[in-house]
Amino acid sequence: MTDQAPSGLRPAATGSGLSPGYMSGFGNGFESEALPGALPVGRNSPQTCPYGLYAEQISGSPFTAPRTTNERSWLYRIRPTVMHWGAFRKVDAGFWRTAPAPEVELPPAPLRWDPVPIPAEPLSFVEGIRTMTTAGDAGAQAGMGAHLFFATRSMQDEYFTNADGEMLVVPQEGALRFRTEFGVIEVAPGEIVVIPRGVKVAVELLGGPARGYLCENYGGAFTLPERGPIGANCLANPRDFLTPVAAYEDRDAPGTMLVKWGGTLWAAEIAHSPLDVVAWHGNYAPYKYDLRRFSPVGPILFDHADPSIFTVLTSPSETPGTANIDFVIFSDRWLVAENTFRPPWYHLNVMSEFMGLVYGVYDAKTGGGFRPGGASLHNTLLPHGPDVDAFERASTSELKPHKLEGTLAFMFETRFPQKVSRFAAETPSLQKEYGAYGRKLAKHFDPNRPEAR
Ligand SMILES: O=C(O)Cc1cc(O)ccc1O
Ligand SMILES: [Fe+2]
Repeated sequence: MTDQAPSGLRPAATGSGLSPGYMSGFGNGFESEALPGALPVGRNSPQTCPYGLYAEQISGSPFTAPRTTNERSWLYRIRPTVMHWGAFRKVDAGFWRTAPAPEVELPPAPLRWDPVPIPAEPLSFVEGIRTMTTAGDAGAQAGMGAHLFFATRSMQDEYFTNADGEMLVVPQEGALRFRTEFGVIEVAPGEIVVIPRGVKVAVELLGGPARGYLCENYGGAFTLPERGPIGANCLANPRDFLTPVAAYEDRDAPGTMLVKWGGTLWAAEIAHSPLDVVAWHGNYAPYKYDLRRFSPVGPILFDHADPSIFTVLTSPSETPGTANIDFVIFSDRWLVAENTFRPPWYHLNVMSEFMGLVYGVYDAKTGGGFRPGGASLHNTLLPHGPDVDAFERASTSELKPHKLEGTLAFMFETRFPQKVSRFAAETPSLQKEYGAYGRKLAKHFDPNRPEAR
């Protein structure tokens, strides 16, 4: 095996903390080569490629998509993907479900789960997927799956690609290395990694077992939201997105190629690593992002703004302003609004909200039930808001500037109603009492006291 350290077109290390293994920017036309001269100059398809490589294009959008959404990359690889494509047999997808998957019917109540413990059994990243909800229809390229993942072993001579969706991975415990066709990405809790659909990966543990969340995006690729009047800066800044430099494996060894396609999982025996891309260029590539680089913008005088101000990435639908998915975070920030109920208001949302907590306390749920590694679902138009503890605190506390610190919650918000999986409905982690939290709120109304309480 001659695993090559990344070399070639390395960006200069800068004061931004950019590691030499990554290139900075969002949706750039990147180029990177792990051997000098491996990238053909000025053309994509020379008659023969340097070093005897094969040229291959991967298209993330129709060829004819407008420039702003056109995504493709050119890969110069030891073997084209057709050589890594064997005789596939269907394999058990475990607890991984794909929309449409109407497995159970539940009353229209909010749902919440304690953290599901990391299983003791050996589980690869693929084997350890536990679908919580599905929404839309993967075949129609609309909607999403919200999953938990557990990894207790590294993938060894096993490779995976997902044709059904782009994968946004939110680690909550344990660090992971994603060896991808485009290069190597390492992530730890507080960071995310996005793997475009059709990109091959092998996922390794970088220490102990790992747990986290996975948003499988069946629709339009995640992109940065418009900033509108916010202007050219803040929220997620493009320079903080990191795409790996080219790194290849020239490894002849028996292995397994796993493909998720059409909601089912397929395996083929192969004889070499498919992570054999020596050079590539294009704008369709995996990336990571440190969520602590997000610069939140919010109300600096009064009121609580809609959570869309905290959108890190959005998967657009064909309807303007109606996201297939918004990936929204609730991270460290100052609360300064005067005469304001500062936590989220009570609300009903036509978009459905799947939430998770990486660390800390979420300000709408201070009563203790929303724990790191746990999850909640506030489905289409289901009423929800602060628990009684959060309401009472926020209604009575002195409104000094207050910093929320050491906290990272997130939301996968989709225009589609979410169907709960059988796993999510039957796990002992489901909190049986959560549906009634609203009934613990007190009635404060007094027709004889017009002043605010
Ligand atoms: O329901 C939630 O906790 C998420 C959320 C947060 C917020 O600040 C405003 C609306 C909203 O849905
Ligand atoms: Fe909400």
